[in-house]
Amino acid sequence: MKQIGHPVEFELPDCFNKWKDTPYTVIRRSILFTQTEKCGEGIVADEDIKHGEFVIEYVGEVIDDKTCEERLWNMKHRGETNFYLCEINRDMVIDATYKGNKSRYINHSCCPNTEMQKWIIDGETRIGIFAMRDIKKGEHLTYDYQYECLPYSLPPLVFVPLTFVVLVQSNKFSRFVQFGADQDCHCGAAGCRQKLGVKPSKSKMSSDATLKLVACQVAVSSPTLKAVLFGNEAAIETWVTEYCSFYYPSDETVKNDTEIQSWWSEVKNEGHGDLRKEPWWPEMNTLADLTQACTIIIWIASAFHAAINFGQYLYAGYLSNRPTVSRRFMPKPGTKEYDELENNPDLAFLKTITAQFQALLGVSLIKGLSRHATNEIYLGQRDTAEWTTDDEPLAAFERFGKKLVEIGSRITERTNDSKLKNRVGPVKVPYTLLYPNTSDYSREGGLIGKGIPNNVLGPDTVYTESYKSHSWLKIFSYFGIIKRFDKYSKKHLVMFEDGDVEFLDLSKEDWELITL
Ligand SMILES: C[S@@+](CC[C@H](N)C(=O)[O-])C[C@H]1O[C@@H](n2cnc3c(N)ncnc32)[C@H](O)[C@@H]1O
Ligand SMILES: [Fe+2]
Repeated sequence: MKQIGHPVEFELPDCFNKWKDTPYTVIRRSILFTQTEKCGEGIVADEDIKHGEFVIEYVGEVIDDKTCEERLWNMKHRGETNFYLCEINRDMVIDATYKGNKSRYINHSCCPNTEMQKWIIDGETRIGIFAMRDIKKGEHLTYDYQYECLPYSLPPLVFVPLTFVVLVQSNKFSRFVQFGADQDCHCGAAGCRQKLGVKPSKSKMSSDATLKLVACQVAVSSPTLKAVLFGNEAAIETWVTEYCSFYYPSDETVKNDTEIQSWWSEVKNEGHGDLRKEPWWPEMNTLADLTQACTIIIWIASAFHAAINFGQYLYAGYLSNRPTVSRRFMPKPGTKEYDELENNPDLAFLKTITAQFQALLGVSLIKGLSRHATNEIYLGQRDTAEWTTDDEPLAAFERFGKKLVEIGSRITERTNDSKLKNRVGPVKVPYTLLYPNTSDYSREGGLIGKGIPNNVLGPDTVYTESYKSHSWLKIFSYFGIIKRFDKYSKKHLVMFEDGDVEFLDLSKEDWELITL
């Protein structure tokens, strides 16, 4: 008879029964049990596994939160120290204590070589374990028990044995639960967080993995975005590639460019100092590295920002549609809130309505954030015609502008297409957020709800009263450089020679502009 803690392999919970004979058991990688020094039993790879490959599915009984809590208490009373419960969303836990497969023996590491990915397959949530890097035969397999994984929207090849319908799910988490977050971690990784229950401080996804994920998710629902990002119409990527290859004709020129190298080192070591030792950082050794990094940065600072920022007021500015304090749970019997609901339901209801001041604050904030600057420079535009005199980049930039105008026309066409019911149906919400607005030089600004500005800050914050950022100033007897202008406080951020940084109201200071 099997003992508790040594479940029957491949005994699948009911919801997975129909997958029992599917090829996923065949395609999974070969893995073996092993005894570890400090973490009990563990799993090692029995063959080389490539980055991104599916290793095994995390299976077990699917139980709800209440059962999970009861089981945890029982295990605590029995003095168990090994826990096998993976919470996949608010009321769904996969418990591999009594039924499961080898995946239950995979230990935690703060610097893991596999990760859990959440998939919605034919309406069922399932957890796959995938290699995060190349793994050699004999290596211990580990994943981060506290990793909050984003659900995946597009299937990686190895995990698509059947006609899967994969849906995008909201940003829910999945993580390991166990009793006492203070169990010591013996993973031995350089950046070990010391306790099994401690969450990583930041998302562990690289910016390019995040980008791809977000891009894939949005592209599924937005053919327009797909047009901007992928295929021969990857406008930003094409422009960046043409521009960079003019100034950096070979990989060597990128590798030997001290400015690029020190910029990349700053991005990695200072900008993301906490993640600088992560294995996924791209090197900056080739032209392809450079164009990839620049494409991602430009995409995030321009189109991605536009798509999520400028529609906030239009979509969420009317607080009755998005009341800020209404998100309260139904009170549980026996609580003060429940008594109130029973005795004075009107008052309980009124308490969910956003107060005047809070509503005003919310609307003002959203309105401020959603405004386009009056001197906004859109993607594909330049503030001055003299930005370069080099013919090839000028021609490439023109092609980029034309492509953006074409994309704009397609967005308008789709908005007017009566066959597309979400655009012209009863609600009539034309999609304009990714309309690049490249041909618009009216400098209209305000809550126009369309247009992809060149950068996140906008020219209002970068320039002021013709003093460009990076102008040198002499303030009293100190020298400083303008870093930027904050349009709300009307103050300039000035960095002094000794590295001190201060927001100053220049109308109140004694200063002179230094021309270099
Ligand atoms: C899913 S099980 C992993 C298999 C387990 N080692 C076994 O022998 O059954 C999770 C349990 O393994 C132990 N464990 C896993 N990773 C560990 C780590 N990095 N440090 C200490 N204990 C760990 C903890 O007791 C945890 O509750
Ligand atoms: Fe650790």
